[in-house]
Amino acid sequence: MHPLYDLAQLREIEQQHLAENLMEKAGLAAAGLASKLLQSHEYSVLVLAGPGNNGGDALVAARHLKAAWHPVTVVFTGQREALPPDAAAAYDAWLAAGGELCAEIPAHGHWQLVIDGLFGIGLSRPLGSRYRALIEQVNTLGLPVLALDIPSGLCMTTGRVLGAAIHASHTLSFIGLKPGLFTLDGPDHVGEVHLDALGLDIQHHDVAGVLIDQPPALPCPRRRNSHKGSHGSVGVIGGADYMVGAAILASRAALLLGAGRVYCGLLSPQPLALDTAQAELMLRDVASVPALSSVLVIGPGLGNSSAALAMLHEVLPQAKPMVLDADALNLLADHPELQTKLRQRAPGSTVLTPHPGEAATLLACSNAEVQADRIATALKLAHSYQAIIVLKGCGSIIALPDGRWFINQSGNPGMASAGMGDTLCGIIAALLAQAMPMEQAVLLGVYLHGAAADALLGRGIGPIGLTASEVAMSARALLNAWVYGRE
Ligand SMILES: NC(=O)C1=CN([C@@H]2O[C@H](COP(=O)(O)OP(=O)(O)OC[C@H]3O[C@@H](n4cnc5c(N)ncnc54)[C@H](OP(=O)(O)O)[C@@H]3O)[C@@H](O)[C@H]2O)[C@@H](O)CC1
Ligand SMILES: Nc1ncnc2c1ncn2[C@@H]1O[C@H](COP(=O)(O)OP(=O)(O)O)[C@@H](O)[C@H]1O
Ligand SMILES: [K+]
Repeated sequence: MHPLYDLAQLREIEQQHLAENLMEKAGLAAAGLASKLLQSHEYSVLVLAGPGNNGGDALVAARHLKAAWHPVTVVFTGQREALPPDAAAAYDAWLAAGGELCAEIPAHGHWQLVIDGLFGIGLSRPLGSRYRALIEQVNTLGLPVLALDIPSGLCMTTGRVLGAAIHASHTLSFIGLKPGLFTLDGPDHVGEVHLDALGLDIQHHDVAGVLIDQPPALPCPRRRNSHKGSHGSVGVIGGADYMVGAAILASRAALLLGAGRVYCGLLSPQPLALDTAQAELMLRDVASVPALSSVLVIGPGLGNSSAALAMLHEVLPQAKPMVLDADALNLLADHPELQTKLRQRAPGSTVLTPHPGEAATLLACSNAEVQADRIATALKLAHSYQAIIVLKGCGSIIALPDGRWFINQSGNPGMASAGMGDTLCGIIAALLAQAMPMEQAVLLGVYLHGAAADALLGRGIGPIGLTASEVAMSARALLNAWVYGRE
């Protein structure tokens, strides 16, 4: 787990350490990583230095690389007189070391690496045409790119591309990690992320959020003397006509992730009597499922019929832990009286797992508005409904009603296929049924879901054609490996 910092916090940390010449440290660290990537000192480097301190970092790195005998071309896009003091000093030191500056990328250069120091955390608005063209030009060079602090053009807060953004092969982030590296378009631009704290000890400083990049708290190993009643019972309610699979997938995932019993209540008027591929599932009359279950999932394939609405009205006042997904969220958006019932539930007893479209429906805004600031959206929903929110997608956001938030780093685009969300519900519900507290179950469930897909990728399965059923099987293997320390 790594702390994530917002802009105000990073600015405050910078202010507290103004006298420590952090730019020299940042530039030296960048040159060190660049040297490793270059291997031979004969290899040449193209350095892009922008109008602010990010450009200053780049100029310091250029000086060190030149001193190590690398041929270095520097493209500088700012103006000496407008540079902040440290960057101006770096500019002067570069010239004093015999370095030269170009206004554009030379047409016939040959480089083995690009260092991107155009913009860091100071990018404050969408890039204009000149910078967009420069960035596109770099992206088409087809060279490895080391981005300083954050790939230029990427918003450090939201992971949005502000006009155009550098596609880095490596990002060396300074002081602390930024949320924009890990959600929305961040992961497509950052490459391999490295962190250099520049020698600062900022452990005592407030953090904005947390990156989940390893398994969070795990359940305890099972007692030898346990029985199916010891591991809870998950009830899944959904599966209206033509959407039966969604509820089955959630139910199967709950079973594979260790729920003692799984009851599946299908709203379809012609419900299955048996899941032949998973005969352990107990398919029951939907009305009987809530009373049989210690944890409920409601939503996968639920539809928006009056029966679906009535079920939601019935279950929301029940005290058991609950996962609301898919159509349950759409019904919630349409029915204020359901929202009231949701808000009356005990704190920490509900998780909502919207994808961006469902979040937009809940907030009566557009998908683009949700994605423009995923963290703010998730926090808004968590506060409004007093529930844990999982805003799914690349870099899922987990937001808590008390204002804390997390970004999940696991997962891959193989998961962009129907059924994955249903599997996630089942995984979280199974962990809840096995007595994990809500917050832990959600964090572990979301990380495990993505890590299971990553493990499949590691074995050559996907991303093309990865299925939710495979992810559930893989999650079972992974959870057992983590809890029982197996390879
Ligand atoms: N300070 C420290 O202690 C340390 C800082 N460090 C490094 O500094 C970086 C932050 O530096 P920074 O604050 O100078 O911002 P930076 O990212 O270089 O950009 C600002 C410049 O860009 C401009 N600009 C913005 N948007 C634009 C646009 N769309 N289109 C065009 N121009 C635009 C903006 O101009 P203005 O908005 O004023 O017009 C200004 O000139 C940080 O990421 C890290 O790398 C490290 O050395 C560690 C210690
Ligand atoms: N590109 C991606 N990177 C990481 N995770 C992804 C990606 N695309 C989808 N996922 C994950 O897969 C799941 C998809 O859920 P959802 O959109 O509800 O699909 P459905 O319910 O149709 O299966 C979510 O957990 C989401 O975070
Ligand atoms: K940069």
